[in-house]
Amino acid sequence: MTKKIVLLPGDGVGPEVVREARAVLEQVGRTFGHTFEFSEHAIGGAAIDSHDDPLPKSTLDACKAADAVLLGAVGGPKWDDPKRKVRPEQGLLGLRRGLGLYANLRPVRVHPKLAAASPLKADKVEGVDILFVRELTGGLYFGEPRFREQLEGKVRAVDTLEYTDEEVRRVVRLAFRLAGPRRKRVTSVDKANVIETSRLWRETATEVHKEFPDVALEHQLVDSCAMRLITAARSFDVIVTENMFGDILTDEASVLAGSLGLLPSASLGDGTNGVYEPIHGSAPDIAGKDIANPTGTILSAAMLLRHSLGLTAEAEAVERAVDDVINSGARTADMAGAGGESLSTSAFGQRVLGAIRK
Ligand SMILES: NC(=O)C1=CN([C@@H]2O[C@H](COP(=O)(O)OP(=O)(O)OC[C@H]3O[C@@H](n4cnc5c(N)ncnc54)[C@H](O)[C@@H]3O)[C@@H](O)[C@H]2O)C=CC1
Ligand SMILES: CC(C)CC(=O)C(=O)O
Ligand SMILES: [Mg+2]
Repeated sequence: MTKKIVLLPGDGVGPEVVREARAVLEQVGRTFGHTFEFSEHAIGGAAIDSHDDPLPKSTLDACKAADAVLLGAVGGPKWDDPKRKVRPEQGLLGLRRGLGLYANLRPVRVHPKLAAASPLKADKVEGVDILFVRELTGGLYFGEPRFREQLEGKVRAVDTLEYTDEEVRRVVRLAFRLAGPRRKRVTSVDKANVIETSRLWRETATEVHKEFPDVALEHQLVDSCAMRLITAARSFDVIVTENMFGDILTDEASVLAGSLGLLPSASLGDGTNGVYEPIHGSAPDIAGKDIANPTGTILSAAMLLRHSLGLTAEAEAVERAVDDVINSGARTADMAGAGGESLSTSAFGQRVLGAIRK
């Protein structure tokens, strides 16, 4: 059966890395005998330019009608003026909300051949295998009210941090489920010593834990978690946390893996549809140079095959191909610390494509 995949290349390096992931998916289709129907739509800054809207209705409608969505990244200096009413990032937030994608899965694994790409000592990063489950449609990025005002001669800005117990429950429950077939250990990260929403988060996680007696639960404050990620990352299995903490901790965790460009993600809700995207942004500093690492996006395509299309063998074929290519010594510039042969984005993508086997 034909599967509909919407591509949202977005801004900066987004189109460069999505191009490679699409080529890999096409190769999977040829190798395994599937038909994937691709359609490309505008989001972010590109959509502000073309539609005056970071998430045009036509884009959201296409994503709703698709089996899965593969996204590059949004944002960049062109749209960064703080006085702008509309920003590229609103397109991505609107898409996550619009599709009800409340959980963002961000696996962080250290490839043995890339341990030296990390600025951390090899003994701190070897063997790391963490699954972050980040809440994605609540918290500070969505809370209302948010505004700026003049108050007694000062400028005052307000954001709102808000969670309901139900929002916490569903994402924590997913984290426990995902921990079952892994090492059965969930670390719930919060700032319960200071923040009310975190106290609700901790209480709710403790309550949900009763449904999963064979999985261990520990609570950790976000500040010491940030430190433990550097000093003892192997001690983590599944980490579940709220939207902004998860956003920040996963960029930090990418340093363990060796590069932000390596890490994939899956944004999931209750159905099978999902948005798959690398965890990095639009990387304006390297955009247009054919040097971005497409691995995070290619591995996101593997997650798409597994979670939205139910194609496990195909997902494994992509992951194996990436492994083989890295084992062969192929690198992009950001992985140079691990030695090997430095390739362009497109040359690296071609190597992965060539390594897809049934
Ligand atoms: N999901 C998304 O679309 C996200 C968008 N952004 C947006 O991206 C723009 C730039 O944000 P930054 O803070 O610079 O974060 P960024 O993630 O774009 O870049 C941070 C650093 O990582 C490097 N990097 C990122 N992706 C890479 C790749 N594939 N290969 C090699 N190196 C890579 C960049 O060159 C840069 O040095 C902003 O407009 C921001 O709002 C940021 C994060 C997520
Ligand atoms: C809205 C995005 C720019 C937030 C982000 O950095 C991310 O989801 O990784
Ligand atoms: Mg981020």
